[in-house]
Amino acid sequence: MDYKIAVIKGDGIGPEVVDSALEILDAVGAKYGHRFHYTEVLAGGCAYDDCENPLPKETLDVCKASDAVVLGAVGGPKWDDLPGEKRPEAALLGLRKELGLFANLRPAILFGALKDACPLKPEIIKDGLDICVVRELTGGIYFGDRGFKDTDMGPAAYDIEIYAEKEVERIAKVAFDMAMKREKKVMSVDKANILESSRLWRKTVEKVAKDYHEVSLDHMYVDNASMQLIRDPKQFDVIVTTNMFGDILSDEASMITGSIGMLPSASLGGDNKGMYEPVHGSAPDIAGQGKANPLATILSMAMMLKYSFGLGEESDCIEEAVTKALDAGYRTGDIANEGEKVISTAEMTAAVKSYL
Ligand SMILES: NC(=O)C1=CN([C@@H]2O[C@H](COP(=O)(O)OP(=O)(O)OC[C@H]3O[C@@H](n4cnc5c(N)ncnc54)[C@H](O)[C@@H]3O)[C@@H](O)[C@H]2O)C=CC1
Ligand SMILES: CC(C)CC(=O)C(=O)O
Ligand SMILES: [Mg+2]
Repeated sequence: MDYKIAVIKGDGIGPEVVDSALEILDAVGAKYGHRFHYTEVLAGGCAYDDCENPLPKETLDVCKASDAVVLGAVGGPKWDDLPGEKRPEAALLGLRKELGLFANLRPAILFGALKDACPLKPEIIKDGLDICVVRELTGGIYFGDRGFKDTDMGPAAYDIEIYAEKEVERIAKVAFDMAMKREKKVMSVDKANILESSRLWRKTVEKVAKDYHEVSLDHMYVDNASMQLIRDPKQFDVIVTTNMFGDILSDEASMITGSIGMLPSASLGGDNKGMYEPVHGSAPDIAGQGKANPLATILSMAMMLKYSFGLGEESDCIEEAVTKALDAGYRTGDIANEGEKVISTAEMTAAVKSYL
């Protein structure tokens, strides 16, 4: 089969990890007889540098006309002083909104070979960890009204958290459907002891739960959830939460898998088109040095093959190759323990490729 993929490499380590991921994708294509046709387009800081617009219309048009989108990461200190709508991060939010990608799946899986890279006590992780954060992606405080006003404490700025019932309903359904294929446990994370939007969130998730009798539903405040993720992560199966809480909790969850360089993601909407990107950002501190761990982006390709193209075997093939490379001891700096040999982005890519 032929597949059209829009490629947005972005900024910082984005181009490095995307190049790795496409190398793996091409190798999988060659093995199974698929052809992936890439159209590279600009978004983020590099797009701003090119045309003073972090999300050019051509980029959106190409993404809409493709079967799926691959994105590295956007942003960096070079663009930090730009006004909000010109910042690279605005391009990312624009893409998610325009493509209707309201559900962000962020699986946090501890690979057996990385138990030593996990900072948790061995008895907590002895049977592994497998959590899926289902993050609402096109609503909440990242998309609410924002601005500036004068107050009696001087000039002020505000960002509003707002959720409509239908937005909560549709993300809750994604979480319950996901739980049906897993341990049938959903933990909804909110701040309903304070926020009105969280009380609506909780009530709506309860309502959706009525259609899923086999799934157990619990609620947790976000402050407690962030503590419980470290204390006892095994209690979680599917976590469903808001845009901002999901952003924060998934970075935290990444650390119990060894590194943020390990966490892939799929952003999905109503149709099969999806956007696939690592959970991490553009990591300006290591950009251009061949130090980036490409596994999060490579594993995002496995998610793309499964969710957008329905290619289960090909997807498993990538996950198995990553497992084998880790089992064989290949480590980028972020997942290496003291004394372990550290390899480059390109060497890790070659290692995964050799096991496909
Ligand atoms: N999806 C996206 O495009 C995202 C973009 N950002 C942007 O990225 C820029 C940097 O943000 P930070 O807060 O520093 O977060 P970050 O995720 O880029 O980096 C945090 C830390 O993790 C390390 N790290 C990240 N990915 C890694 C990888 N693949 N391998 C090894 N180490 C890795 C970095 O070196 C850094 O020390 C900012 O401009 C931010 O807005 C942040 C998060 C997501
Ligand atoms: C740069 C942000 C808008 C995005 C982010 O941190 C994320 O989606 O994980
Ligand atoms: Mg984030």
